[in-house]
Amino acid sequence: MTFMEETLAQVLPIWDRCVEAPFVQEVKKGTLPMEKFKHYMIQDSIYLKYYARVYGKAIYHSSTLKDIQMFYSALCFVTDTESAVRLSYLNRFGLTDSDIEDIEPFPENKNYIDFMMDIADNGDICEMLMAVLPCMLSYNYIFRKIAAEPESKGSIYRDFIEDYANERYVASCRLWSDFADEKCAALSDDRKKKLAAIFEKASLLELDFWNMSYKE
Ligand SMILES: Cc1ncc(CN)c(N)n1
Repeated sequence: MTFMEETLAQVLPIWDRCVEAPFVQEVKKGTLPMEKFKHYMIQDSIYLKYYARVYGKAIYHSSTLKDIQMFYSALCFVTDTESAVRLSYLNRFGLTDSDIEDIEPFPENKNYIDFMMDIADNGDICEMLMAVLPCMLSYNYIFRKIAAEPESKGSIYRDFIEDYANERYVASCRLWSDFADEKCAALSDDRKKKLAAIFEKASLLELDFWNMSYKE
């Protein structure tokens, strides 16, 4: 098994809990009240700004052009591709990214942001990778499962589901897992253990984010 295969196997039970989270289940059925989705989108917009900053830090600390290009491509994805559906929802709610600037993150969101920023400040490239990858890969895992269920076909949130379930996103996730394997393959077992723990912690923070979004 590769490092990423082992690490993914360790977090799948957490990601399955994300699939079962009431917020995700109601998105699937299209029964989630739009007001809850609005709060999620606002909190997610705050989160994604910090998420993008971690990539900025990773670019700064990259020593090869290939690494810079990889992190840059992910940064573009977050700020352009992923932003398209998010911005269309914000627009429907009468909001723009500028309106988000003055809104405070909820505590669970702040925890996740603090965790990422701490690793961006003090960690190396591999640690940064482990902190950001569950965000990308867990959404793919969750929404591939959701998109495959017949109940999701008529969901009013179908565009959102598709954004994370489409083949292009699947291909990017595969590329990113391979990249992480490349970067981490030669590390000692102790280092790998520490990296897997960061990946697991980020996955738990993802679960908290889903539960927060339902609660608020
Ligand atoms: C909190 C969170 N996690 C993951 C994703 C998917 N990139 C997201 N938009 N927001």
